[in-house]
Amino acid sequence: MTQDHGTVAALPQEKQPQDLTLVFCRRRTADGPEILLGLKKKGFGTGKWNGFGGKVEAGESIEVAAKRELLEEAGVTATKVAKRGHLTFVLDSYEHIMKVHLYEAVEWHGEPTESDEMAPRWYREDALPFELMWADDAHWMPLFLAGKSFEGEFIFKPDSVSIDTHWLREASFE
Ligand SMILES: Nc1[nH]c(=O)nc2c1ncn2[C@H]1C[C@H](O)[C@@H](COP(=O)(O)OP(=O)(O)OP(=O)(O)O)O1
Repeated sequence: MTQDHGTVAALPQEKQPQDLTLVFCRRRTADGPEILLGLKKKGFGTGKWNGFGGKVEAGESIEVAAKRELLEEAGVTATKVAKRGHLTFVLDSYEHIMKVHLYEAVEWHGEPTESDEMAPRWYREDALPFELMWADDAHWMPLFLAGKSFEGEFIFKPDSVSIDTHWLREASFE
């Protein structure tokens, strides 16, 4: 079910979401475009394939946090990133609310390297393992891969796995 209104925006200050980042690197190959995913080895979302990211630290800009997490988790240095979206995830009946800022690494260097948090692997963009990713990814990743920018909100069921309600729309971050 899709609903187009901002539930989280109406929450009191103490319930406002925590900022997190998520960065994706892409490359062109003879077999077509590929995107870098990492298998989360510990913490929130263990066992899922995802981009690289984490919590924004106090006093840190979101963009700096995005680059830092990519380097810490995948050994990749992004010299230029582009904001492509922000998504709010609501879990545990509003006890756990995250605002995840999504970036594409536009210029980057370094060989992706396994860290204690993530095991990186390139995936063909037409063969992503959605069954092993967060359920919301199948909704917004087609927009991301098409070069679009977007915002949305996903409210998870009590199982923290399947989506109860969501909205998603294209947006501009120029
Ligand atoms: N529903 C969801 N869909 C998605 O695609 N990414 C999500 C998501 N919910 C969270 N994420 C991302 C945001 C962030 O990059 C990551 C979780 O952040 P962290 O790696 O900081 O979590 P941890 O519990 O491992 O925290 P640390 O103890 O700080 O390492 O998962």
